[in-house]
Amino acid sequence: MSKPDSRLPSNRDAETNPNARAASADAPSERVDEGKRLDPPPKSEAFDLSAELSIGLPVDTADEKPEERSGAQQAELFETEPPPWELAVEDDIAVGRIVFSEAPYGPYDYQIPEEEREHLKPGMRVRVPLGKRRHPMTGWCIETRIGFKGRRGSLRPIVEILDDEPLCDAALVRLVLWISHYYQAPTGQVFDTLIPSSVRSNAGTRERAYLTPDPHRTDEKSIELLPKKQQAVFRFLIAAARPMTASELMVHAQCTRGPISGLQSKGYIEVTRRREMTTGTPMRWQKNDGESQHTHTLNDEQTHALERIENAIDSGTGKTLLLHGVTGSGKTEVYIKAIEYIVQFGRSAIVMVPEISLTPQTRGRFERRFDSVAVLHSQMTPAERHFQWQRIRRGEVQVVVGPRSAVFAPMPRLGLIVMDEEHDASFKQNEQPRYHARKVAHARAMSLGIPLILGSATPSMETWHATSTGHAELIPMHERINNRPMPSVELVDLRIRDDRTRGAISRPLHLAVQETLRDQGQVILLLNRRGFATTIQCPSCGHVVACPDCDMPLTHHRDGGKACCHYCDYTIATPPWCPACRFDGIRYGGLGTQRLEVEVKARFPSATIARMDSDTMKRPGSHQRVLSAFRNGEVNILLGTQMIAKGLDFPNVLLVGVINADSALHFPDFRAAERTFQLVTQVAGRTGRGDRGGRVVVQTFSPEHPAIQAASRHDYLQFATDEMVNRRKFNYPPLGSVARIIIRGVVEEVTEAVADALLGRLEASRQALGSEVRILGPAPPPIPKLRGKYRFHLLLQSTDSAQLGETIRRATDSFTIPEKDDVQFVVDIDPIDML
Ligand SMILES: Nc1ncnc2c1ncn2[C@@H]1O[C@H](COP(=O)(O)OP(=O)(O)OP(=O)(O)O)[C@@H](O)[C@H]1O
Ligand SMILES: [Zn+2]
Repeated sequence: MSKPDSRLPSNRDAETNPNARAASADAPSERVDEGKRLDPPPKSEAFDLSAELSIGLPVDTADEKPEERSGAQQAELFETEPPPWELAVEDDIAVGRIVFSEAPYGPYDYQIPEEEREHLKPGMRVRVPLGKRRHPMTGWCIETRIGFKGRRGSLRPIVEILDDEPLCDAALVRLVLWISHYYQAPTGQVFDTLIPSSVRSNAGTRERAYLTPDPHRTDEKSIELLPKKQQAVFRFLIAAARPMTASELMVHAQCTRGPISGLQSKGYIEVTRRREMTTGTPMRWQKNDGESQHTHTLNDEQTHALERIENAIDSGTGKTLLLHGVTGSGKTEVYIKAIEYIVQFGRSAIVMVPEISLTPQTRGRFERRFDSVAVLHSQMTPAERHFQWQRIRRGEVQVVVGPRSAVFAPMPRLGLIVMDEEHDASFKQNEQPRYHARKVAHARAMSLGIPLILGSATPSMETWHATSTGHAELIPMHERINNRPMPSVELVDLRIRDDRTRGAISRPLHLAVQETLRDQGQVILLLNRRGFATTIQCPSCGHVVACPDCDMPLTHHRDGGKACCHYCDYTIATPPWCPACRFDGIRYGGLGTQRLEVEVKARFPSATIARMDSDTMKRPGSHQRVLSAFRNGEVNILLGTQMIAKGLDFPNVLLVGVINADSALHFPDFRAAERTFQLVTQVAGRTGRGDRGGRVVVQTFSPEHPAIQAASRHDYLQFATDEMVNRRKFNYPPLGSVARIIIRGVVEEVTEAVADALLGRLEASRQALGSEVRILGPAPPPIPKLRGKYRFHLLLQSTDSAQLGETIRRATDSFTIPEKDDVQFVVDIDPIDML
């Protein structure tokens, strides 16, 4: 039985990457399935790696023409006992199991050439023939073994081994297999995610050829056989007593290339090739964020937290600890002390933070306290990335600080993983493989028997729940440093006329800003929408200017007079009149940060204002510049999107204003309340961090909402208790598991038909497995059209994540979509993005 593979990587990636390559023509449209099914994975939530990784993967052999094999031949290949005279040799064949990052993904078995038996290890790349392809394909080795239960000669050989050493050690290979299984992503793609492309392409290096004399020809007799010039050069190389490049030799021996080539061709000179870095040490980031260097004496709560962490480290077992400390309780100092503890024993740590460029402070704190820190961030060049990766792998780095991908840092003696602001949505990757770094970190920590510390003032419901089921240990820190009080929060009800003014800033907030500026304090204003106006609408005919590819309203940006789609970046000049009825007086409605900036400037003309959103922060280092200006007091009012809510620690911020706390509250997403609570609590936490106290003004249309109420009292426990009740009603995470399947296509009806077909398969799979899985949909998601493609989604829910995963795996494994339909689907396990 053979069938087209509808899950080409490019199709799946296109969901988030518009530049993803179209389905490649040379990818065979058929894949052989020998009918082996995966064993059901274990039910444990708690990453039993050994169990989950022992699953049998479907394996195929790289036959001459895999696409053309019939079911009968297939059966013959696997089921017929080999003739007895072959039994003796079969055990002797070394086999490597190889996966690819493009369809067909494998795994396929290949024969390892005799002389490479000792060399090939899992985690290395190889080049192998595949199907009818003219050139060998690059793949990843996931397993080697002796013995092959097939006919001798039926395995094709590995053509070339690309790496001298594995790019990831055995533990990381196991992690790759686990990710691939749990997130239902091709193993080859997971390898490509784990090993940066800069490493795979040896960015910033070059191969150099070094010349040494052949030791058997250095005697006088041999030398005298050479022409005069060659003799001179050869004697020079012998005298140098070190390997030299040809150009070096040419300079030092004052010769041309001729004699060197002559010596080479006669075999007098041996050539060895070495790969070397071309770049020097990449520059470190500037550290001018004005923070002092000193370490702190821990207070009682911090000391206690550190003791608990040290105990976990000493226990030598995998353990998750939730450091739940209110904003400003000094969590970073605890992480640092814990890392100092393990560094003594020559071990190293990974610290994950939301996006390092947003938190230059955090980076600075680590760089100052450790000799050797590697900071990974999105603005690194490929050469820098490669350089850091090599340092990390050689064990030269004590601490890696970086975003979610830092979870893969190849530390040889990893002793601790820390995830700061563990509730942050950026820890989930929005493209294949759609992994959550928290879950991956957990898997890695458990398999190494080391602690994972999750830190947050507003832990995710998942982590909070884990503390009540015994999967995580709770370490609370209730007090701010120096017993500073939490800032008082005032809710402004925007429904009340008196408080409303013409613009975005209510009377109470206006007065608060005025007072703060008078007292020489600084102000943070949060508005979680960029652009100037969020709708462009004709007051005459009602027409809304929308994106032709996504159907979403365009946002007007005042700089350059552009109207942009925030989903796909489609941009046009903002139309001066209505494109539908030509009415001359189109209106800009809705509020974005640009419009807020204009209003704030008009209201407080003497204040210096800086805006921080993804439009103003495009250039590398711009965060750092704005934040240092703010720290130095050159900026009085900092306004921006949620990027100003994260981790900033400025003692002179006396006021935080939230322009619209409801912006995320009414999203069709079961996490809407959680997000709102987190955002308001986090931004509120940016004030009251110095001796002069602080206050918060929160504008909202729903002041009675439990999430906003709880945030206004800094009451996480109340919020979590209320929210858990809501989640329980529908078995939403963390009480149950959710998966989402998005189906996208150019023709709406065809796309829907595919979604229906997939539903049928899911139902059949559920029945066959007897699994308790609720299936919702297919229905159009909140964004029903994206980048010109119609979208449908299916939502699956179960209290058993293993059953849920297996139901999907079984339904999608051999699901085929005819190429002419041009429909793709994406499986998202534990989705965060519900749009
Ligand atoms: N023991 C201590 N004594 C005095 N100051 C301390 C101590 N520990 C930390 N600090 C300082 O307290 C401030 C707040 O610490 P930190 O930023 O780590 O808090 P946090 O818990 O991470 O807050 P948030 O969750 O809001 O980011 C920092 O300026 C830090 O240098
Ligand atoms: Zn669009």
